[in-house]
Amino acid sequence: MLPESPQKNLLIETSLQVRGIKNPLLAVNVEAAKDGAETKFRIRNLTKVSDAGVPILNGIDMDIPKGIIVGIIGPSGSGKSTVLRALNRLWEPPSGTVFIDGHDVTDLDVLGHRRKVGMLFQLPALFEGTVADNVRYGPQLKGKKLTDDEVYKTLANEPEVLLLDEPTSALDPISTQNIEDVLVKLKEEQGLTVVIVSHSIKQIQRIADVVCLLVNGEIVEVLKPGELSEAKHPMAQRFLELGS
Ligand SMILES: Nc1ncnc2c1ncn2[C@@H]1O[C@H](COP(=O)(O)OP(=O)(O)OP(=O)(O)O)[C@@H](O)[C@H]1O
Repeated sequence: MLPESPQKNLLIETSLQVRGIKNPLLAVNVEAAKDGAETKFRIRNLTKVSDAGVPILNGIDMDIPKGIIVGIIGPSGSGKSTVLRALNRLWEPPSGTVFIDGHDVTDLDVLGHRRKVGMLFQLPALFEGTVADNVRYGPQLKGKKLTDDEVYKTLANEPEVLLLDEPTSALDPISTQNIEDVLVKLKEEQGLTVVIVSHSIKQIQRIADVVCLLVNGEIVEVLKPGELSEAKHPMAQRFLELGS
């Protein structure tokens, strides 16, 4: 953790929206991994309605600075995965809502974008062992043995952003710790930007620089991991009280 310093603070802004009432922007200072880090993702009024007309995302506004780990937590069905999927266009967001490095993601080549913004899902199919062991597993099935350098490159050099959807929920504590260590190291050494959805509040507290609480398709709180007990939204409070 870096010492408090105005130069190292970055502004994350999100709008609080309560049932159609747009509240003033909530500004949260985030200790960033680097001085002067730029915004990696800008999300503006990201909205999704299901085919049946049910609201899924209700106007998400968020700036994600480069080189930090953002944790997204919230109840089941609150829209966490949908936000992640919008970031690498597994769900195509409306144009003008998601920007990477200042570019509307929908204007970019989708495959190039996904190389830059990697997505890792829950890793239940993986086995105990190091992250490197797990990265080697897929290519090994196809008869390709990755060297240590190639493994590191796969993990460290290719994506600029890693999106993680419950990556460790089926893993033992040692594998979980390995993954958390790698994420923090990649952030610190490579400036990797990470957005992680997790049901484990403790995990988020261990690795995230900032935590977004999503309830009913709305970001209701943006807090530092050490300040989660200060959440004011009733559903967020309940979720945090009951969570582990
Ligand atoms: N393509 C779709 N069509 C209809 N409904 C959808 C679609 N995608 C997601 N939903 C619904 O949107 C809501 C949000 O889903 P999402 O998977 O993003 O939530 P989540 O917060 O990640 O949930 P969980 O913690 O259970 O994984 C859910 O009610 C889900 O059923």
